[in-house]
Amino acid sequence: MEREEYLAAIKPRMPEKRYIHTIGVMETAIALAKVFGENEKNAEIAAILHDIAKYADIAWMEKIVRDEKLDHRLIGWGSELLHGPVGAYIAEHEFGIVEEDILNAIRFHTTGRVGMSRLEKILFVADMIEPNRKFNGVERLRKKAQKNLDKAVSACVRHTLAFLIDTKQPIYPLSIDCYNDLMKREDSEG
Ligand SMILES: Nc1ncnc2c1ncn2[C@@H]1O[C@H](COP(=O)(O)OP(=O)(O)O)[C@@H](O)[C@H]1O
Repeated sequence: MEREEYLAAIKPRMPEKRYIHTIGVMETAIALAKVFGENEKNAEIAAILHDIAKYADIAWMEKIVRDEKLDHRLIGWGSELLHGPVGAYIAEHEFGIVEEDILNAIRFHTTGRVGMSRLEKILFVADMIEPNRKFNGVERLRKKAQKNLDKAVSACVRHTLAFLIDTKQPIYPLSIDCYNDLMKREDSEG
């Protein structure tokens, strides 16, 4: 499928604001793919589809988690945490995406995980720094992303965890595992 077909397919499934965010993620992911030598088409597809499940019915998404034997801990977390894994399911079953790397990028774009691929890192960072995002510190993350993808991932994970703690929200453990792994690596690199 071409870019315009993907965009036409996702547009009716989300509010205008989310669609504009998606375009921003797509442009940012392609730009990062150019900088870091990743496949641009894969970055484009992963970005366009990353929020495809954001507004899907929660009960339906939880059924997918049970039927597909996805991480059972996802049950009860709501769309924020379900839409990545279920988005990957939709990308595979409805859009016929077979590249595991694209599916994983969609699957883990909210939480990150231990051992992310370059494409996963690109989508994870692009989702946080796309031009429509406005929060304290986003400019610093944008600058980092131009220089060092791993450092940008680390800064994004730390930003999200700090935000969740500050706002007294529970933390789904995949991000903690991701954080621990990143910090151990940074420590051993000095
Ligand atoms: N490990 C986690 N536990 C709980 N909430 C999380 C976790 N990681 C991210 N979130 C929250 O999930 C929400 C959705 O994140 P994300 O998918 O990146 O955004 P968007 O869907 O807007 O692209 C954000 O509010 C973020 O803070």
